[in-house]
Amino acid sequence: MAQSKSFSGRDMGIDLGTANTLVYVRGKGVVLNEPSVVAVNAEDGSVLSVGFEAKETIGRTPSNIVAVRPLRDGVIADFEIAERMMRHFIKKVQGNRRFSRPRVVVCVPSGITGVERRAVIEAASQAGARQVHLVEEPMAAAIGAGLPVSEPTGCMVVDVGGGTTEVAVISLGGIVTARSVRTAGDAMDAAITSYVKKKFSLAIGERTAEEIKMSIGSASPTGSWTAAGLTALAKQLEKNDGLEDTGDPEETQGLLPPDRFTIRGRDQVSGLPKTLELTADEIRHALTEPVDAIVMAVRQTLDETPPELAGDIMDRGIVLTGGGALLRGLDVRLSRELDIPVIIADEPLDCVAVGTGRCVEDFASLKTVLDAQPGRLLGTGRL
Ligand SMILES: Nc1ncnc2c1ncn2[C@@H]1O[C@H](COP(=O)(O)OP(=O)(O)OP(=O)(O)O)[C@@H](O)[C@H]1O
Repeated sequence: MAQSKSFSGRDMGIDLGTANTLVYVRGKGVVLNEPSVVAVNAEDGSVLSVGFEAKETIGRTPSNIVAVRPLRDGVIADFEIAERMMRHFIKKVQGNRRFSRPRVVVCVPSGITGVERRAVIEAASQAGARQVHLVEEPMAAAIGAGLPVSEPTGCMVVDVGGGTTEVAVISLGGIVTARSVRTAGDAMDAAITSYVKKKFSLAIGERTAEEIKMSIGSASPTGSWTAAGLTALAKQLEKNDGLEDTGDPEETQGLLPPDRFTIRGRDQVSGLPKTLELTADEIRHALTEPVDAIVMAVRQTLDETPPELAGDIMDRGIVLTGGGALLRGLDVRLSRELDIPVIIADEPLDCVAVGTGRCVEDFASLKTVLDAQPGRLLGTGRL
């Protein structure tokens, strides 16, 4: 994972995600990748920490400190905090050497409204940008995944992020059909929390739900692990003492995925701490609703795709990007239900940031993909 480094005042691309914010600096690549979380002092509104440091505080803060996620469902939910978070990240990548205000390309979900677009532009300007351009998330994801977006053939990208799943068919540098649904990684975490609460009367935090999803969550019993998925898993299990990470990638790859996960939470009846073991089968069952919603969004977008482009997609396959692409078996499930090959992009978590970065690097040639106005979006909202 890229660490933050200083650079000398240059243009940048920002993947302002619900879960993570990535900053790409022209000529440098992805230089910052941190959780989109801000810890705020509730009494005076001052920002105490941002990113990794703030994420650590989620669920553990004293009452006067609130951990805020300024983006929800892929859009800015708390404008002021989003602006301060962006300002912090821009400053962090600039280090002490500050030059002219940078030109910034910000990636936004394809389903956001005009008001939301203006809010992003305003927040980036307030955060120090000289000029702000927007690129739609599926377009950035497709560029970052290396798809030939400018060619006259159809390609389909499905970006499963934290707040939104973006499905788009792209040809000749434009989005032909697209769908943005507010069901993605966060909805999966919420489905796990609600299952554990209903079935075992156990209250768990959002970080625990995410760990369960990454460790034993799946969309199909026959899904295999990707290298990135295994690395994420090893990290999580190391934290949970379920696996000793030796640091040897081959050893990690040779591991059989676990099918059980032990959690601790608060019993809602007795109010006391309780420990229990969850199985992969029950978590797959718990994830049925969000996974079905994602499959449905892809199916509906395919149904609306012009036949020639649909033919191209049948040949080339669908490309999965975003952190949700690492949910074990999502590729298998989509491929089985739609009868189309599904490929997980290399480094799916970085595709949107890398694609946004390409727009910064090749500003002149990719200018046409920027600042597209919504108009051909098929549907938005929660399915
Ligand atoms: N190994 C994994 N298995 C399942 N889900 C994962 C895995 N790794 C990351 N995720 C999920 O991916 C999501 C984050 O993905 P990503 O960083 O692409 O989203 P984002 O860009 O922040 O969100 P959005 O695009 O909605 O604004 C989180 O919900 C996270 O839990």
